[in-house]
Amino acid sequence: MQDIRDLTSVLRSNTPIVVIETYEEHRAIELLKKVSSVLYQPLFSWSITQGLTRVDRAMGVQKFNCEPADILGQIKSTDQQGIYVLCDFHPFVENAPKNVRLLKEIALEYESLKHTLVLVSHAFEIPPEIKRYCAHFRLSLPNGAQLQNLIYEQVDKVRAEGVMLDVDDSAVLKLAENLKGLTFDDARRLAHKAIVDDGAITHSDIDMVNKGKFELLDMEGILQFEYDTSDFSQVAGLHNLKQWLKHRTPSTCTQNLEDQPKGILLLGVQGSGKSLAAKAVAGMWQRPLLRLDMSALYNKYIGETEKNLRHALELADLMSPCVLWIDEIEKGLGGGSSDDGVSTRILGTILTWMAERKSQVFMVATANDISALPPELMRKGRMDEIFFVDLPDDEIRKAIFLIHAKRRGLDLSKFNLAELSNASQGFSGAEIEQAIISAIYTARASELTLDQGLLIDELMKTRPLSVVMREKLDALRKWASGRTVNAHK
Ligand SMILES: Nc1ncnc2c1ncn2[C@@H]1O[C@H](COP(=O)(O)OP(=O)(O)OP(=O)(O)O)[C@@H](O)[C@H]1O
Repeated sequence: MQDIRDLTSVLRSNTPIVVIETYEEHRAIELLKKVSSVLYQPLFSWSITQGLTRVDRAMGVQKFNCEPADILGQIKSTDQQGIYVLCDFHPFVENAPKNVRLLKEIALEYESLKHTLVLVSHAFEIPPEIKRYCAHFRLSLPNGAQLQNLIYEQVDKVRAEGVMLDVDDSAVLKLAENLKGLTFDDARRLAHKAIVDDGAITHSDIDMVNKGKFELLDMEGILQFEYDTSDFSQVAGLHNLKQWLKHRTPSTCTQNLEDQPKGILLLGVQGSGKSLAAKAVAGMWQRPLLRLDMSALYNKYIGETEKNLRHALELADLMSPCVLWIDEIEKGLGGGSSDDGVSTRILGTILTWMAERKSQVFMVATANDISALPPELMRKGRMDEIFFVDLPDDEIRKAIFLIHAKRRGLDLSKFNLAELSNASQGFSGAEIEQAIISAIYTARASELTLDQGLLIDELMKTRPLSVVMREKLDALRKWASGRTVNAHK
């Protein structure tokens, strides 16, 4: 109903050209039929294959010439007032000055002709010559209640075919929530798939629906859907961070969007587990994890960095509730004077989005290098908290050994953990993991059983980053002290 009212008022406002960007052409035409009857205007539709036909009532097909320039010429010269829908006309305005000129002439003569052109395409780049005569109209997306109805309609449909279905109503509610942001058609398709895949609607469908939704929405491939979230039981240390997140678990949180946790920055040396922690946040809160790689953002389409970022943030909003992990955020923001101000504008876009967003997107930004981070990002109130992930202490190193040995089927109960921990002082989690992997290979190659000695040998051979980059680490620690919260304790 709202769409009919809104589109009617756009057409009543004497706009010569209306652009509707949608994949739901059928829905757009149905909507226009209703609007044309409210306005007592005939409705015509054109496509390159069908030519021009009258669609508001059964008049028999009136075929005219299919060619784009001819059809515009005919619309311009006819005194048959009406709404003319041009489906998929977008390719015919690219490098086509004659068509653009004809569109402009129809628009310029609107007062006498009273023809409204409606351009319906999945995407339409409006040529600058006609921009000021155009209005954009967006078809509304289904709301939560409509999505629930749509899922139950699919359930009824499948049941009508004689199929027995298990339907968990709480899963339907969650599914409807996760389908938000999709069109009716896409939501219907995904709901149907969720039902027929396993003959039931349960909470196990949510993951598939999230992935499907992401694939439908992510046309540019700038964000990545991380299939591999983690569990905090696989993360040693980071006790403070875990506690902080636990207290803010969404279901126990206040429903007020303003008070929702917005985001954290994890600062620390390479391999200290920042990425692992970002994955574990998504696992802990059972939310989809989207990863924005700052360097890919710059490289993907040169010169389109800001547009890409805006697209990525819009997509994250549509995927809400979700966790948005901005990996190596400093890579996109530390450009200095050589990047024509792109990094400043990128920072502005991120800060504006952070301040204005209404969606439940929790941002986890990770960074190794504070010298490249702009002070505006670190200012109090921007992030909910800035955590410093230092190298693991004695106890945490022991826990890291246990986690990574267990993951590879190794039993360390007969090993001297204290000695292993001692020999790995100054190691990051990643370096400990790497030493375990290398020791396993060495043992296999020499047909030996992995023992304490082999593991110690491997640790001795490693020159950890804390040694190689001592000054950098000292500077990072000095900076972090007093400004950040220790993620471990
Ligand atoms: N605290 C930890 N507990 C368990 N494993 C860890 C821990 N820290 C690091 N690791 C192991 O090291 C691997 C690499 O760590 P991760 O990629 O999370 O570090 P990072 O801080 O994000 O590094 P970078 O800045 O280089 O991306 C992890 O996948 C994990 O296997």
